[in-house]
Amino acid sequence: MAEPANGLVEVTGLSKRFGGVQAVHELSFTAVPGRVTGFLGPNGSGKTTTLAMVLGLVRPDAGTATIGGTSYAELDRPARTVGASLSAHFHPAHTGRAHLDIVRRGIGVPESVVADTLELVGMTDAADRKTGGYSLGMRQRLALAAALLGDPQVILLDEPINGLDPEGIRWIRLFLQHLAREGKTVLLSSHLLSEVQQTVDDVVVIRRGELAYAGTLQELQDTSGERAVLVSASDQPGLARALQEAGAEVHGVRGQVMRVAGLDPDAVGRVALAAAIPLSHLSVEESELEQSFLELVEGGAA
Ligand SMILES: Nc1ncnc2c1ncn2[C@@H]1O[C@H](COP(=O)(O)OP(=O)(O)OP(=O)(O)O)[C@@H](O)[C@H]1O
Repeated sequence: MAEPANGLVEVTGLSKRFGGVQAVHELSFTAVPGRVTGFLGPNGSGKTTTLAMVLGLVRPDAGTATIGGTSYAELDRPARTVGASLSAHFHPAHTGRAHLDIVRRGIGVPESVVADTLELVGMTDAADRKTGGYSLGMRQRLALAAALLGDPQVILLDEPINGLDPEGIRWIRLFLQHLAREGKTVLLSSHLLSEVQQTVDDVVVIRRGELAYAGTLQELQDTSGERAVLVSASDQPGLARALQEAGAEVHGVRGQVMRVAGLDPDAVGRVALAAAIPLSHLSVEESELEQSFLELVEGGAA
């Protein structure tokens, strides 16, 4: 038994076959402390199987998965080191509080931690209702609470954002980023890059159980080509002229939103300010990044 040296999650050459299905094949990647890592791939690409191997729930055919250099099975106090949620399903007749109480007994943390953790995930008011009546967002929060009970250094979450409403997505994004800023390792899976794009620092993409990409989100964005700026203004023709004079290519002047290529969002804002034209919308087009993600998972270049 060992204490992990740190919260580094390291997957090396991991493979798993179920009958005729090669679920994971020679997969290697890391998730580092202090960052949120998105583990991305389409349905059936091997994400859950990989997380289950990191947690010692599925035995790999080959390769290793370690936390701070130690395999899960050899961790001294596993639930204090790694908190995980592989599904947001609970006994429907148990209340949220009862569910957390069972988990906390299993991992040996004091009773008071349950109320604190319910508060942390915003579930105090719903804690004494049966989980069978919970919305998906409430179930996701309860699953997160269960993962956090042991105050672990590493948090592994399978599809924690799936099905959340915009408010829930914003909440979990800020929450997970806060955990990372505290120095924790956060690894979350998703089948949609767009779903986690604003949450993650690093990205690991798998395709049919194999690594398709590992790097920072920024690097993936940089290789995805230039992203156009989308902008609306009270005087679109006037703004379009000013942007063109600043060297930009402008499309859709008569539409609701103009698409501006060749300038970054800061520069577009400065041009509008200099031209004294108020903006009603300014955003960065995201389709290029989603497109390169789709190419990665559909078999494009790694
Ligand atoms: N216990 C099992 N027995 C047989 N096949 C399995 C088992 N677990 C997973 N598989 C298969 O392995 C492949 C990878 O599944 P896995 O659940 O790991 O993918 P995933 O990326 O998590 O997908 P999803 O997002 O749909 O959950 C799939 O083809 C799946 O059917």
